Amino acid sequence: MNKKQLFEQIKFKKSFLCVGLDPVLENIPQHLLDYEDPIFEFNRQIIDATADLCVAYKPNTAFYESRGLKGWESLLKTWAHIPQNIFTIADAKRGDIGNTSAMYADAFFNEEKSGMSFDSITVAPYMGKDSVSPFLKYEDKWVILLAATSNEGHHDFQLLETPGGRLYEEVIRVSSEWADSERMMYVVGATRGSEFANIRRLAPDSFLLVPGVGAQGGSLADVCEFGLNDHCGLLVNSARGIIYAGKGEDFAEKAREEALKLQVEMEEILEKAELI
Ligand SMILES: O=C(O)c1cc(=O)[nH]c(=O)n1[C@@H]1O[C@H](COP(=O)(O)O)[C@@H](O)[C@H]1O
Repeated sequence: MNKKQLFEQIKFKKSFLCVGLDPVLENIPQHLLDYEDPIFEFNRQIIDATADLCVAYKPNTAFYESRGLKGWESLLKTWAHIPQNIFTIADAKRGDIGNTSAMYADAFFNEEKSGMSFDSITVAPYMGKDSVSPFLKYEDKWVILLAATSNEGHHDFQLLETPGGRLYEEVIRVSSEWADSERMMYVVGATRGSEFANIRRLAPDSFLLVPGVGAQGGSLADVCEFGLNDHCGLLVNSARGIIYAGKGEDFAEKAREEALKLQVEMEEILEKAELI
């Protein structure tokens, strides 16, 4: 999916919601354990209940890799179940020397080899250009580079002063020479509200993947105040806040209710910004 198509979907659904699919076997409703693949069944019902309210799904691969072969199978089936017109993010946070990154790119982008072809992958920028460029060889795919993350530890490196500014600012500035806003997005945590104005100065046209609303306490209003651009430019993710809204047999309905609350808020924001 390209940038124009993504914005079309945002306008059509009046939503820039990304639902995080981060299921833990111990936390899903226990009646699902009767299914052959409880994790897939959980995701399937969440997807079916929320697909008209969101424009993206983001399975974090850790939640699948941790279950070995069974987990990869659940991930594969989940990817295959997501409707074609919804943007898919493999939240795998990869990045290594070039030939290794090329294998990671195959793992998530090359359906012939791996059985999966996500629209995008999250990548760590620490190893530099040659660790990121193999992902950009797939012409219709996106790299989502970690820039200003939502976690406490972002202080350790991202805020370090360099001759070109803070380290996360350098990540955005330098990487924007590797690919333009048609191919590269940045991760900016919702908990980094005060930094959105600065980030928009550095990346005015880029889409930002914004995790951290819901369970991590980030505010959608704060994110949008400075984060919106003329094509929305935001994909706001919530995982636990949506997928664990209910614990019983009606968990998918409860998830829909939480997703709907965010979608309604997003619709108001898009209307106010005259984007729809
Ligand atoms: O790359 C990410 O998606 C990510 C970056 C970041 O800075 N913070 C962050 O929480 N995430 C991911 O976003 C999701 C947040 O989940 P919830 O806190 O449950 O909504 C998890 O999959 C995290 O791994």
